[in-house]
This record gives sequence, structure tokens and C-alpha cells, in this order.
Amino acid sequence: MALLEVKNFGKQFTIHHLGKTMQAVENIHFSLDKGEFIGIVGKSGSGKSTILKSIYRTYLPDTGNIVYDSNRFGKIDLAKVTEREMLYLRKHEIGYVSQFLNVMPRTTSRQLIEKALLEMEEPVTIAKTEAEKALKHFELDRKLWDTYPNTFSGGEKLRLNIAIATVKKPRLLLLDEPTASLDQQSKVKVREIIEKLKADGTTLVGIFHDIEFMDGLCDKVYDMKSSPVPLQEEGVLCEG
Ligand SMILES: Nc1ncnc2c1ncn2[C@@H]1O[C@H](COP(=O)(O)OP(=O)(O)OP(=O)(O)O)[C@@H](O)[C@H]1O
Repeated sequence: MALLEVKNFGKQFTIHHLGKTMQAVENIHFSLDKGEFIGIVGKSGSGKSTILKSIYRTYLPDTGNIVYDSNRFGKIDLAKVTEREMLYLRKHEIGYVSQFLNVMPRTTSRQLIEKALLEMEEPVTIAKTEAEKALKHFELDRKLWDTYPNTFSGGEKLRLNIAIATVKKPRLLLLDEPTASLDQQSKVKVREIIEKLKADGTTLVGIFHDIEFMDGLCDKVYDMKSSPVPLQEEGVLCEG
């Protein structure tokens, strides 16, 4: 049974100063079962991030449905859920990682990860130990654990961003170029976590310019030029 079904999805943007609307994406269809990973590929500006942001409801879709099988609410259309339901889903079920760290100010790295775990109703002691494990896993220097991340380097921010989203073991994880400025060693760490989440049943939608990173990790590829192809037929980017 599908955990996520994107059907006939389309999104337009209004460019106010030009008094025009532009169609960013249209007729997007794909479906994912629990634990599957779809990689979205396509040229710059083809609308990959728009799809992810619409699933996360940063953008409101104009056409189509994004049907998500929620633990709490059952099958719901993310294009139509209330803000309150969406807030619940973002807190408990759907994670989103982009290249940009957007977190509560004046909160240390350690506190941010602990907070993410406490939101999942983990006991304080577990939140503390799991936060340290995540900080170690992503090799964030110890001197940064109790520091505010606004002064971190790009790579440090990215690693923290991924740690915050992945400790929650979300039911659905959206990855928008999360490894963009990471070195090879950090990419390996991210890959390890994704493999583990996938094995534990997390469903993933990811955009990676680094095609090699997706190799062997994703089950399906959605090419913005065409409809999704099962891995066996595509046989290029991913090996199941
Ligand atoms: N908030 C917005 N307002 C107006 N136009 C937007 C907005 N967000 C995206 N767009 C436009 O929609 C189109 C698709 O953008 P999107 O960021 O989804 O592409 P992308 O495939 O992710 O690109 P890239 O690979 O370069 O990140 C682009 O033409 C972009 O300019």
C-alpha cells in the first residue's frame, strides 16, 4: 500500500512585479511504498524543490493531490490538510532537510537535537544520550556541541541539519540537496544514516546533484522529463 501518492500535481507562481504567472511544474505523478526511496532528477529550474516544498506544504499545490498515509490521521491529502494537522505531521512524521539550516535562535546544537527527540516523546535521558550519539556520528567537533550554530561553517550547519531531522526517524523524509557542500567523509556518514532509516522503514524522496550518491540507495528515479521508471528498467542510477 502506498505511503505517498503524488497525483497530477501542479504548481504555479505569480511574479507580482511582472503581473504574470508561471507554471513551475505540472502533471507530476509518482507513488512510493513504505521504506522506498525515490530520487528526483532533472535540470536546474525544472521544479524538483517545488515538489518537495509542496509535499512539506511550504508551498500550497495548485492542482492535484498529495496523498500521504499518516500514522495519526490515516490517508490524507497534504494539499488539503489544515495548518494544525500539517504542524503535527512536521513535528512527528515528516522531516525535511535542505541545504539551509533554519532553526530556533539562541539554541545550541545539542539542545536542538534533544528538542527534536523530546518532540517525539523520548524521555529526557534518552534524548540526551541519543543527541550525543548523533553529534558524534556526524563528527561535529565537541567545542560546537554547546554553541549556537549561526557561526558554523556551511558543512557544519548541514551536518547538524541532517542530524536534527534524522534522529526523529521520520516516517517520510524529504531531502533537498542535503549533501551539497559536504566532503566525501561526511557524505558517507549521511549515506549510512539514510541506509539505516530506510532499513527501519522510513520512506524517502531525495534530490541529489551528486548522482553517484544516489547509486544503490534509491529504488526509483523520477525524471522531471518523464514519468517514473521502475529501477530494473532504468538500471542506471540505482541498484535496488
Ligand atoms: N517562491 C517562488 N516564487 C516564484 N518562482 C519560484 C518560487 N520557487 C520556485 N520558483 C520557480 O519555479 C521554478 C522551479 O524552481 P525549483 O527551485 O523547484 O527548481 P529545481 O529543479 O529545484 O532547481 P535547482 O536544481 O536549480 O535547485 C524555477 O523557475 C523557479 O524560479
